[in-house]
This record gives sequence, C-alpha cells and structure tokens, in this order.
Amino acid sequence: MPNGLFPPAVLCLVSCDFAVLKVQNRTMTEEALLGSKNDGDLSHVKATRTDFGHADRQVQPGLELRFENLSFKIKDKQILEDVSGTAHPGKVMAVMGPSGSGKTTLLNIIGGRVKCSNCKATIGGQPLTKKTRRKISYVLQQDIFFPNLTLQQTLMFSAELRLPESMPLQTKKQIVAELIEQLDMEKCKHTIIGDNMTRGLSGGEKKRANIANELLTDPAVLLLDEPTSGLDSSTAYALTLSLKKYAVHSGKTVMMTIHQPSIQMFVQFDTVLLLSGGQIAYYGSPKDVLPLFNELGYNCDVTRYNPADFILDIVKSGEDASNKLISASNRRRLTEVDCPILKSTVNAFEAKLSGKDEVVVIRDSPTTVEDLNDNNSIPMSKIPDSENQLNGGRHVSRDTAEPMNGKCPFAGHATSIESRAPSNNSLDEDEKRWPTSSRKQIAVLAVRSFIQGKYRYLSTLKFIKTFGVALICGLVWWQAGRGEIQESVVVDLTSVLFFVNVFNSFNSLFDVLVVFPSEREVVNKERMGGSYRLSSYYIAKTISEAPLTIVLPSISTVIVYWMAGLNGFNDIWAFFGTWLVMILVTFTAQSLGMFVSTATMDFEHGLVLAIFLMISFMLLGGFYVKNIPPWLSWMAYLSPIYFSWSLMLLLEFNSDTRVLCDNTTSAFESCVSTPERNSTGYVLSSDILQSNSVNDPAWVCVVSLLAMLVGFRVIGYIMLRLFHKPIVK
Ligand SMILES: Nc1ncnc2c1ncn2[C@@H]1O[C@H](COP(=O)(O)OP(=O)(O)OP(=O)(O)O)[C@@H](O)[C@H]1O
Repeated sequence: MPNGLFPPAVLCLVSCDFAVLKVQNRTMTEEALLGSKNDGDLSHVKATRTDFGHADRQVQPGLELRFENLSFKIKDKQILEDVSGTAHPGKVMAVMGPSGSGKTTLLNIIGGRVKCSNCKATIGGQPLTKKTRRKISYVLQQDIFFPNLTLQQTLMFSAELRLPESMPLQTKKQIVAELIEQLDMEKCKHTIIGDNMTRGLSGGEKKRANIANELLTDPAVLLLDEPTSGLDSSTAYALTLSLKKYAVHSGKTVMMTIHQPSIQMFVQFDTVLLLSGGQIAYYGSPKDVLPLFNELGYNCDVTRYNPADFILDIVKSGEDASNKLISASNRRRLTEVDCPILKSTVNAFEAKLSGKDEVVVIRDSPTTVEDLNDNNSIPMSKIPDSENQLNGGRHVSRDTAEPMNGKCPFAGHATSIESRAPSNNSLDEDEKRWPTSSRKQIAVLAVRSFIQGKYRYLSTLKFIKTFGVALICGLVWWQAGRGEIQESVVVDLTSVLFFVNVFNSFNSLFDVLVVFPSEREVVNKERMGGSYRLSSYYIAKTISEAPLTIVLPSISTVIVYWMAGLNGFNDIWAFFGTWLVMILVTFTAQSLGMFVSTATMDFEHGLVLAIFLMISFMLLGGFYVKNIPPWLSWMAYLSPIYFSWSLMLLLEFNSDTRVLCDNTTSAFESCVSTPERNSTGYVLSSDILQSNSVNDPAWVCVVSLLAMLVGFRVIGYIMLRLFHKPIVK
C-alpha cells in the first residue's frame, strides 16, 4: 500500500464508527429534550400500594422542606426573586408557571444541582448542606441512565451503591423487587433502558424507572421535575395520584414542578406555588386560587375552563396581569408563615409599579397587622376586599386586622430560617459521607462498567470492522515476510506494522472519546446524588474495561501478523512481543483519549483535538519523515506511535532476520562492499532499524509508553476532578 494512503484510510476506517458513536453520544440529551414517548402505560399504577420499596427496613419519616427568600441571578438576569415556600410531610407541593418562569431552577437550587451561595433552605429545621441533602431525592426531568443495562440491573446497581453497605444483599434485592412490582414494571424488568439507537423501555416506563431509582433510598423529601412531561393525561393523572398517595401514606414530602395539570391532578395538590418571571404570583391551596383571581378581576368559568390552564393563561396574558398577581401575592405573603417575603422586595416591586400606582413603603419591622395597615401605605386599590379574599387564615382582613384562623401571622413571619430550632432529629449528624466504602464502590462500578462497556467495545459492528480490516491487510501483505526476504520487501513489513499500530491506536482513542461525554450525565447525576467517589468510578472504569480493550486489537494483530508472515514464523517470541506492544499502545492511546475527553468534555472539540494529536503523532512516528528537522525531533518523544513502532521493528528485525541485499541498487550500507569489508549479501538489522529512525533501546520505548499510559490517565483524572465537578452547594 502506498504510504500516502495511510492517514485517509485509517481515518476513514475509524470514522465509520463516528456516525454511530455520535448518535449514541447524543442519545441521552436528545431523548430528554425531545421528551419521552407516551405509551399510556401508567394507567394501571397500583396507586393503593404506597409503601414503595420499603421491604422490611425502617421507613424514614418525611421532613419539612423550607426555602426562604431565594433570589438567584445568572449574570445580570434575575431568574428567581424572593421565592419562599414550605413543603410539608405528607403533602404535595406543585410548582407551576409558564415556561422560563424558574420552576426547574428552584428545584435545582433545592436539589443542589445549581450553586446558590446565598440561598437559604432547611430540611427538618436544619440547613440544607451536602449531608442533609442526602435526605432529598431528585427525579430529574431527563431520564438519564446507561442505555445497555436492563431495568433490574439499573436498579440493583443503584441499590448497591446508594443503600448502606451494612444492609444485606437480600434486603436490597427485595426493595428493588418491591419497587418494580409496585410500579407495575414486572414485565419489563429484563428490558434494557435503551436509547435512540436501541429500542428499550417506553417513555412512561423510563419515567417510572427514574422515580423508582430515586425511591430506592427511601428519601424524606422527593423532588420531581416535570414528572408528567411526555405522558398522556390518564398516565399523568395516575402518576400524580400515586405520588399523592405516596406522600399521604408514607408521610413523605413531595415537591414537583408541573406544566399544565388537568383539573383532577390540580386538586390533588396541597399547595400550589405559581411562578411568574421568577416571582411568586400565587402561593396557597389550589382551592383558594380561583376566589383570589376572581377578586383581582379574573373570573374563571369552571364549566369551560380548567383552573390550572386558566391561571397559567392569566399569568401569561401580559405584564399587567402578572404584576397584579405578584403584587397581591406579595401582600398576602407579608402575613404568610410558610411563604414569607422580605419587605424590601415588596417595596422594590411596588416602586417598579409606581408609574401606575402609589408607592408602598413598608416599615422595617411590622409586628401586627394594624402596624402594617396603619403605618405602611399600601395602596388601597391593591388590597383586595378582605371579605372575599380571606381564606384558610392566609389573608388578612383590613376590618378585623386578624387572620381568619385567629393565629397571628407575623409570629411565623418573624421567625427566620436561622432561628428555627431543628424540628426533627432524624438527621443523623454522624452519618457517613458515602453510603458505601471505596472498595464496594469500585467493585460495583467495575461490574456495571464491564456490562455497559461490553456492548460498546464488542459490538457486532466493531467485530465486522476489525475482521474486515485485518483480512484486507492480511491479503494485501500476504506472506510478505516469509522466508528469506528481499531488501525491497522491508518497506512492506514496516508498512504493515505501522498500519496495524495506527489503526488500533486510533480505534482505542476514539472509542474513549465518546465514552466520557456520554457517561458524564449519568455519572454527574449519581455523584450529585452522593452515590460514590469520582476516584472509585475512574479506577473501576480502568480495571473493568481493560479486558474489553484488548480483545479487538488482539484479533487484528493475530490475523494480520500471521497472514503477513512476519517474524513469528522464525521466532515465536517476536509474535508475543508484537502482541504485547500492540496491547500497550492500545492502552496508551486509551489514556490519551481519556485525557483529550476530559480536557474538552465535548465530542466535537474532543474530535478536533484527537485528530490533531494523532496526525501529529503519526507524522512524528518515524514512518513518513525519516529526517525530522533537529529542532523538531524532540517532539517524536511525545508520540506513543514512535515508541510502539520502534518496538515492533526491533522485534521484527532482530539479529536472526535474513534480508537479502538488492545487489544493484541497495539502500543499505551493509550491502555495499568496501575495501575494508565485504558484504555478506544480507542487510544488517541495525541498518534497517537505523534507516527507520529507531534510535532508542527497547527498554526506553517500553518505559516511555508506560509513563504515557499512566501520565495521561492521571492528568485525565485531575482534569475531571478539578474542572468537571458536578455543582453541589
Ligand atoms: N445558564 C443560564 N444562562 C442564562 N439563563 C438561564 C440559564 N439557565 C436558565 N436560564 C434562564 O432562567 C429562566 C428559568 O429557567 P427554568 O429552566 O428554571 O424555567 P422553567 O420554568 O423550568 O421552564 P420550563 O417549564 O420551560 O422547563 C429561563 O428564562 C432560562 O432561560
């Protein structure tokens, strides 16, 4: 094969995987963005069973989740402004609002997915920290899983990683089995999760798998981001009903975002937090919402309108309506225990509206309703008639200056999060940071990584490619190295070794390139959930994928080596040596791939960097350019291909190799007789090695490859650790 054909040929062969790999890489995110397919298969959820996955373990009680005056900005954009609320055990809070109103951001802050250093929240009266957040499970909107694992495998691995190590395996199995049964997923427990490429669980089943995965740990608080997205109305209702029953019967706290609930779903909620532009437009019971809207001039014809749709339509109808609702909500919140507001926020908001109405100035520390009404100039036009708006003690009557339930509203309001005593002692101070030891994590992750990796490393497509390329190479260089070879054949032998070398290195590097970005979502999700250490993941991955990594390079080496008739026919150790070198360079290229992947963490960027590096390494490998300019020659020492090819040539052209001189036009010194010495008629191995720029002894090449193998892997880990942290407060 002409030398110049190598790069395009190898790139082409490797890139035949890209189309597939790239699509696989997109799988999880795209699927999430596109939403799950609706299969209507939740309608038969066993809503009566609400002891989800309890088995015989001690059930953790629900805890009060309280967030107070959360304000959050991204750059100059105010995403949330003074958002407060309290989700109670045994109850469901629904966070509603138009698209972009900040629902997911609110859940992300509480769930620790977004860093918000000034955001105050408590769980069971204790500040929300990395440790106390372990009581919260967060069901993300995207169903992020490894696509090749079955439902049962997915839940079992999760159970082994997230449930205490001291819990017997049998109990973990029982919990998983119960969850599968209770979520009515028996029939699909051996089905793979699947992705865009491979059909697996349906959209509804994936959603249930996502919820089951979070219920495994028996959380005190369950957060769900759009759990009904992509489901049809009956499926969505069944799911909402199950969550409601789960909250009521297990005494758990449930908080979920939801876009457009049906009326049946809407009435299941205990509290509705309606957001508009990051501010609270309504906070309270769903049954109070229509009277309040009515007071503000928005009448809902319930015979024709779903109240949930109605309130969303009003919020979306324009700035005036939205401001009116926020303003009314702000005033209600001044007396609201569960959903307090800062007076400065009310002032600022009223000031913003001052062009349209009188400015409100609220005194710093109102302690009674009278104070508020007498000393703070709330525009009368902004206070709805008390007789009509009073509801459940949440509204203040201007006439009576008392909340309807007779409780002083300011007593609760004056109590800040910091001053609230812990209300629940179930948060164990001594709880360990990780539910399992590093040893256990590595063991579980290694098995999972092996199962997941075998589909990627040993796919039928890859076998076909490897066999195909190896057979073509074998035929092209058929028995080129057998017996006494001619000098002219030397270039064929160096070519075949270089080609196999480059082919396997490219394959190994690009395989890894796809892995990290696609696994990142799952790993980040799990790490943010506090499932395991990054080091455990990295070590497990390295160990478990090692046997998978060597399969295909070994196959191609064996086929090409013997078909091309290389030196193994004369010296069997030359064959084993070449095979080991091939494995070594495959691992080194894999390490390089890990480094590139973690340095970029993006397939497109990684691809560009990887191609640049591999082409450079090929050029510096000694095959194409025999006389690298001296000022550039040091760069050859950065190339794994240079070292591996050198090693292969050392094994192929050892002192026993007999290469006949071309008597007419020999390129080798040893073929030319001089007055001092006569040529033996055979080319000296040292001449062949020298002409191919093999300047270093074998041990230097081996040590250099090992150093690169370890070095790139360690740098990759450091980059992952430092620059790709999942954000947790
Ligand atoms: N990284 C970011 N940079 C800039 N703006 C952002 C960023 N993340 C979120 N936002 C903005 O924050 C606002 C709230 O986003 P969020 O995802 O919380 O809304 P949402 O109510 O959950 O919307 P949806 O119902 O469509 O999921 C949106 O306007 C969004 O564009």
